[in-house]
Amino acid sequence: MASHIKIFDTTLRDGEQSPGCSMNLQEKLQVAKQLERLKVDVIEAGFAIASPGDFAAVQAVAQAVKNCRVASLARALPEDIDRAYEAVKYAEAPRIHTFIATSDIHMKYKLKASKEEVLERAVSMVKYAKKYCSDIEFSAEDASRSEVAFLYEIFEAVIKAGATVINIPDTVGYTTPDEFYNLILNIKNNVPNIDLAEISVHCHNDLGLAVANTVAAAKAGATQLECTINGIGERAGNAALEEIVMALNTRKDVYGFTTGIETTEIYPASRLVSKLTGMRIQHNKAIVGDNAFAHESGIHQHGVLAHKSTYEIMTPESVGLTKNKLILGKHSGRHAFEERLKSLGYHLSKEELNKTFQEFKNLADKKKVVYDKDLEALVEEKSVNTKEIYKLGQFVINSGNTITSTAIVKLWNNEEEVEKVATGHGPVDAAFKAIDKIVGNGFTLEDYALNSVTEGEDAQGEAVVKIKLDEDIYNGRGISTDVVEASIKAYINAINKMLNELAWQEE
Ligand SMILES: CC(=O)SCCNC(=O)CCNC(=O)[C@H](O)C(C)(C)COP(=O)(O)OP(=O)(O)OC[C@H]1O[C@@H](n2cnc3c(N)ncnc32)[C@H](O)[C@@H]1OP(=O)(O)O
Ligand SMILES: CC(C)C(=O)C(=O)O
Ligand SMILES: [Mg+2]
Repeated sequence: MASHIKIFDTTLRDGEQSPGCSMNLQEKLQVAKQLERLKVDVIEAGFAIASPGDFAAVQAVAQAVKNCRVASLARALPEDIDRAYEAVKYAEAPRIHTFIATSDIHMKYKLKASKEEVLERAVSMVKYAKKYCSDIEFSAEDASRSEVAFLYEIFEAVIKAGATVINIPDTVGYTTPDEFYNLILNIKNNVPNIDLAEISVHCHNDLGLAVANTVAAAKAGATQLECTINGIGERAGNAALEEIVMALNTRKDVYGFTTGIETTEIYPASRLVSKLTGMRIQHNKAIVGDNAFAHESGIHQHGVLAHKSTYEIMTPESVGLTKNKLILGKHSGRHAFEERLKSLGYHLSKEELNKTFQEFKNLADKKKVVYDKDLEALVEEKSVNTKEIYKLGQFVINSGNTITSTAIVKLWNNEEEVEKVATGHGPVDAAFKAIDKIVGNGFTLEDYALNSVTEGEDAQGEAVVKIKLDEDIYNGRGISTDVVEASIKAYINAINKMLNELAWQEE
């Protein structure tokens, strides 16, 4: 009989540690609800002590999610554990995830602590956490570069102290599949009380081996696999959930494992995380890249036409990629619109649906056919609950290759209309400078990217803007058939998110 593997998703914690991938509370809730639809076993919702915003997000996810375990990360410190429990205690199934580094390098240079001190802290903090919560995960950070005998000792001790899950991270993405397989097998065979805990692994992708190492560990006996949507995470990222799950699914003959994942929710989850973090998916990315199921060359096309199995090892439908059956355009109604959104993984409230339907009609007036990607862009732009403190009124731009660009931008701020003029290097720069004059600055533009959402002369442009205030990054998105308008909308969207967050912090 196939044995069961649990999927622990850390998109909202380790994924969010990717530079520029911060999400606000509403965005994290959206991701958490999608992870619930995906049926992951555990959602690591954040690192509660990291900031008031992280704390609030972990708490909100714990309250909103009903069918998954919800974890918060905590260092091996009482104040971290207090904060973690305070945030996850509302969950149906709360977990405290505490960690401490066990490698000589980390103990010597980072923690400045001896092995004995680290062992003592690990045990006492697991006992401390156990007073709050029955489900305690303990991670030996940098395990793959730790002395193996020390790992046996610390895992035995924390299990004795009450840890229910022991996690073996390859924190710096250093290990290889054979080596990691042996490490997991050795831990299984040399930690006397190992049967009292679940074995988990957590791999990073610095050498591009995160997924290979993770599935090797599963083969050796790990039953919880930690991963993120699209593989986002610290540095080169974490093991990608979609790749692990589809590898186990497609090669059941080799691995013999099942997961509880609803694979048809993979594609919507991937799009959602990409949109909310502004982290684009490379076209040839396995499972969820634009080309993952595309066949370009004649011999392949011929083969696929004869029988899909010639060049497809899994179906696009199995990961939630559906072919358009109904063409959406300006004559379409609410039913077809809602149906298509559901098939893309968007479950909107009535109010959100009505608002988005109006936007869809406006767009359909400008475009002959509204494609799925247009819809995704539209929903992502509209559905995140950011109060529109500033709204675009009008803009006029005078630009050319022999003149300095000048922009006149009018924004609505509540009932008041404010207009400013600025010059800049090109129309977008001029418009952003005019907006800066209205809003006041203090923040800087960190990144700006423009992509075409669909093809053709009526394609929509999607602008993604990242602005930075102190250490915080805010992503904004805007779409329009006019790229300058898309850029202005994205800039205003990022500013609104920043102002929403500041207002929330003041409350
Ligand atoms: C491998 C990983 O992914 S670990 C998770 C990494 N994620 C993050 O760090 C994101 C969130 N982090 C933060 O917001 C901040 O780092 C905080 C709030 C946790 C701590 O901030 P600060 O108190 O300013 O400390 P700072 O980050 O500069 O340094 C880390 C401190 O924690 C200590 N520390 C690191 N790991 C652990 C641990 N597992 N258990 C106990 N202490 C630890 C370090 O030794 C250092 O201690 P020191 O201040 O006594 O020298
Ligand atoms: C906190 C731990 C699990 C981690 O993220 C790592 O070691 O990579
Ligand atoms: Mg990690």
